[in-house]
Amino acid sequence: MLRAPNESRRLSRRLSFAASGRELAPAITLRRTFREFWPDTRGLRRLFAAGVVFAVLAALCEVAAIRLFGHITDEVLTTRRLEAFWAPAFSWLGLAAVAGLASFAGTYATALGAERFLLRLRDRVFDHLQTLAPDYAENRRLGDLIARLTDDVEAIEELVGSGLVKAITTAASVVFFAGAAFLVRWDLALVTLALIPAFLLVSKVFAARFRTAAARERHSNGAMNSVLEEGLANQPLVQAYNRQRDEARRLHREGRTWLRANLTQAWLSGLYGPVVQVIETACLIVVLGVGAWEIAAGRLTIGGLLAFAAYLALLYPAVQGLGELALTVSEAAAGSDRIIEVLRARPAVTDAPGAVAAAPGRGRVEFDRVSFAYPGRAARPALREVSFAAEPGEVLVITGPSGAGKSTLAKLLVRFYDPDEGRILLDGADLRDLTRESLRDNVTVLHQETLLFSGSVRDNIAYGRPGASLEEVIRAAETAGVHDFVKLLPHGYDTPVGQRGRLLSGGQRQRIAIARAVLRDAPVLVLDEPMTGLDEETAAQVMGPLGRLMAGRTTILITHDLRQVPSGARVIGLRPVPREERIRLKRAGVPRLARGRAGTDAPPAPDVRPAQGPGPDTASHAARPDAGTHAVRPDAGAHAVRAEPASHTFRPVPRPRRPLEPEPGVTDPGP
Ligand SMILES: Nc1ncnc2c1ncn2[C@@H]1O[C@H](COP(=O)(O)OP(=O)(O)OP(=O)(O)O)[C@@H](O)[C@H]1O
Repeated sequence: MLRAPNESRRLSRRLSFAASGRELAPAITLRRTFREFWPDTRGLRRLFAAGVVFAVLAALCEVAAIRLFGHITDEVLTTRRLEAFWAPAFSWLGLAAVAGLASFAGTYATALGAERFLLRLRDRVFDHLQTLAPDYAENRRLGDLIARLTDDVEAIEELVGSGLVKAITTAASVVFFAGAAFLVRWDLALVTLALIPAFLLVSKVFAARFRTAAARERHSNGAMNSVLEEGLANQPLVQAYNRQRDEARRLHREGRTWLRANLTQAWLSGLYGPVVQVIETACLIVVLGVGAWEIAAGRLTIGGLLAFAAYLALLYPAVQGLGELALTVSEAAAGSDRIIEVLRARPAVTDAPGAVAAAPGRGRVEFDRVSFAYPGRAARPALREVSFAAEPGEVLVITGPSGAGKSTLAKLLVRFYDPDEGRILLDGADLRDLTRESLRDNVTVLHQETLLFSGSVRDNIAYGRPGASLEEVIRAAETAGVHDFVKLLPHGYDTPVGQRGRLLSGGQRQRIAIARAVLRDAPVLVLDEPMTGLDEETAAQVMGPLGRLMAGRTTILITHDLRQVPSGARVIGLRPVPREERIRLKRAGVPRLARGRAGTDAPPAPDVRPAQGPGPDTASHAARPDAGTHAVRPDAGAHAVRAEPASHTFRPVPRPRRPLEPEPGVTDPGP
């Protein structure tokens, strides 16, 4: 309870701020919450029903036990007839045993349903998140997303699952205890029940505030988790830059916001209890006063009065429980708001109704006048009329300045997004006509940042092909030049790689990723800046394995470092559209791309030009003279990228036949 007036004023200010609902998501109705999440209880409803039945049975046993207590008071205690004691006493004991068993069974059945519901809902939200482009999670704070998948999911369960059981059993208890009280003395019961609306009014007043406070608590809990997650994940940066105190302050700041939100909740629930208790005490005093009067007049026995008081003692907490349900509803509404927001996010790309699996092919890739703008960045397209083709077995290098759209090409090729205009073809089939799963089976992307899970070396390599045997993992590791260093690790292939592979060096991580790609054995390979973060020497070590990985596949190598261009590769350059051309574009209007909110920080759209590189002439497919007025040009203009002589050269070798075999004759070409 709060006693200091200053503190009390501060808290009520916070409360009124919270109640104003600023910064908070719009409220969601109870009906909408049930409509969204009730289907998730399918198959569990019997458990919840069992929970209700057993809880009701326990309540009935309590009603009967109180009746026996009244009987013992009137027939044994008042009359002092001991022989009348045993029969009701044993019945009471029997009822207590049945009530105990029923209570246990009800609690267990409800918990079973609740846990399964949680599992199901969390899986559902996570599955949905997996259908969204990776950018969805990357553009949000990870800690907040995790809070949604944990705390918010639990809050929903407390309403739709166990909360519903509690509501029904509490309502049933109210009916039983009130009914029993009526049977004892209906007129006295009427007087006391008249005070029940006071309970409900208090609950209503509190629930509205509690709901806003709960939404604030959810919000700040997510923010605090984010700071924790970021601080721990970036510890090397934090410590190397001596920013520990800043991170601690950041956490403290978020922690204080969370504390305030929690205090508001504590203040509300702390105040709610005493207010209800005062009403309850008033009722009991009325009952005792009227009861004493009635006993004196001979219209009520002592046993009757005690039983009546006992029913009231059980009835009021049940009514209070009903009121508290309103608080549970408030909390769940705040959580379901945030979960529904995730579930309403639509994937940028879905399988077309008639989509077919990609036929096994050689992996020819063609971009045909592809234009694309990220959602909400229509005014600053990332790609404009990009055309090129990568033939099976060839290495096509795509180069260009930072922000030119190189990585975007990779995202389009695995259909994280679809082009706004133009099409992308795999072995002649438009990607939009293929199922995403089969498409992605045909394309392996090696990302700029090596992505590893915290399992063992073996787990990380086998991720490329689930169910791969140890022999297959080792063969892939040998091809990728991983085997030699893995042999020296304390537990060989079972050695944990640490969080995101941090127990390994950058080069080792990259080679494990290469082994994973080797095992996957897809005909199309996209390497997005594969040497990022590696020094010259390590890059040289990775080149041999990369060369073996590229062998016999359609390889699209994205790099801005032309020293990494393999010998015999064809090079095309992406470059931003020159300023005067952009102005002309703007004047001409951008019909299909010009939708959505304008972005402000995206660089101008690039176009594609063939660059003079070590490979064959690219003009015939990489650049099309007829591709419109602005984007694609056959001539290498002032901004065209030229391929510099490679300092490290890849030597693509023939593609290994399945099952994967190490190639004894292949050695790292070195720098
Ligand atoms: N998820 C996204 N949402 C909005 N805009 C994005 C997103 N990802 C990239 N962009 C923008 O699209 C443009 C092209 O980005 P992209 O990552 O393809 O460039 P890049 O050529 O690969 O650059 P770098 O060489 O630096 O990796 C950039 O202006 C970038 O800001």
